[in-house]
Amino acid sequence: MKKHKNIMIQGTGSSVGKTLMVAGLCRIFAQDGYRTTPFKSQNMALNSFVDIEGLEMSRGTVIQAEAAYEIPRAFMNPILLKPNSDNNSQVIINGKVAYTVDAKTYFSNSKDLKKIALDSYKNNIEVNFDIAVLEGGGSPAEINLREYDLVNMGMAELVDAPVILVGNIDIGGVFASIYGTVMLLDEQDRKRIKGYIINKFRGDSDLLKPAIEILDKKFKDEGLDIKFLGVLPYADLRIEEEDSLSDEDKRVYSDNKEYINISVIKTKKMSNFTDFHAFKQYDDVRLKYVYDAKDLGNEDIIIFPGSKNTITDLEDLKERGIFEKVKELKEKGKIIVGICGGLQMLGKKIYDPKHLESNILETEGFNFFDYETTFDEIKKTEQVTKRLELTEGILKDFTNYEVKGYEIHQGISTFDSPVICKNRVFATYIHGIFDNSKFTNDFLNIVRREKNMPEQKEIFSFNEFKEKEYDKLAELLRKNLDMKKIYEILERK
Ligand SMILES: NC(=O)CC[C@H](N)C(=O)O
Repeated sequence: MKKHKNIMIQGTGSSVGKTLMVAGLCRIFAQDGYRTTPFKSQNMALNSFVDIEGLEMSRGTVIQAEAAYEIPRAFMNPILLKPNSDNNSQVIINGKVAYTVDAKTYFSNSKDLKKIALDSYKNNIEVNFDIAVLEGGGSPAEINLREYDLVNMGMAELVDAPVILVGNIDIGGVFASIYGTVMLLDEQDRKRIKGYIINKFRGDSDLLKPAIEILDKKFKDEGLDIKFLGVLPYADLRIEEEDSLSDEDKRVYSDNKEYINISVIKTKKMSNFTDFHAFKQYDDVRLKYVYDAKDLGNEDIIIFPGSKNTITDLEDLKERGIFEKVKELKEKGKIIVGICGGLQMLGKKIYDPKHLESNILETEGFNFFDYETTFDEIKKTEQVTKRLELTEGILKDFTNYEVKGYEIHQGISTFDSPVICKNRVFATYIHGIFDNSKFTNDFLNIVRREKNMPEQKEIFSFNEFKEKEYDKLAELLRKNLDMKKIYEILERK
């Protein structure tokens, strides 16, 4: 295969497993010797990453790039929408903040946006990669929006990609949603669909055979060549899911002393909760997202995550009683951590003189540290490698540790160190800090010692852990999907 080829994964809706399907196919094609890249023209998510050039991109695309053994680059996701209030989103184009708009205005720009997506594809993807695996968004059957679409059939059309449709059987209605999606499309789009996959199945897939036969016949009767490509079982892979907390929810607390319990405070504009994915590799850690003050208190560690709107999220925490409750818990010696927006909350005050996040001018923080934060127009987006200098608090022995990660923020705080720590509270602007295995393992060891749990000597490599999970995903796909047919679709046979 010499010429550039592409294939697109679309879903019958959100959360059908498109992101992982793309990641798995990326790994398979890469394993088979093709230089492969993911591509998602437009994504809406508050979990973002910063690439080697300091450009912002979606985390979903990052895991797919990693699965393809490629360095994640913003050109793989040229448009990123980050909702910052109920109606508006910050629009990131080619990795940089372009403007903030409401949905209507956004759609009215669709011509320019299509050009941006296509240029990124032509200039970076087509010329450098053997295969591109494209990801759609939501459902292609949003027929009211077809003319503006640049992520599903609109994109497939621009780069002439064959499409595989994925349906989620776990939520029910999978055959209706596959058939309905296909039939609601206009003829030209419908013809792009070359196959379908049933995802998240629990049980004996032989039971589905009669339905698959009926669907086959129906497609044939319509003159369509849409092949059944396989049923994927529900899999418990520990790969980060960009928009979903569902996998976290399964690992609930245990009062049992053998576990370290972590509460992540869930806010409305929580961002970068992928920061906590790294905890999944520790079998003795249980992590949950907490919304109600009453659910706080029996954990070992409380974490405040990033936020796309720190001030309104903080105001909301005050209204929900979480603010007071956490202050109490701090007095009782609870370990408290703040990341980025969370860091800003733990300081004394936050100012937004230019109203970049909301119309609230200033607000009081937790006052656990005496720094203050002011929002400015310049958004810092960069990968960082920092050596820690700490003189006090639970992390005082962590001086000289090297940590890698990335920063994405508009707020500037009045202190200057990569991690700040006092007593049992620490905060940092560095996203991905827990991906630093030595840092994380030694931090968890502090808690293990306090709880008389066995310390873990072994330092896992988070990269090795992720690699294994990507391999498992590829194996699962190879086992359950008709890869021969998928290659034929790719080759346009
Ligand atoms: N990633 C974040 O948590 C960002 C925090 C805050 N909204 C800022 O821009 O400074």
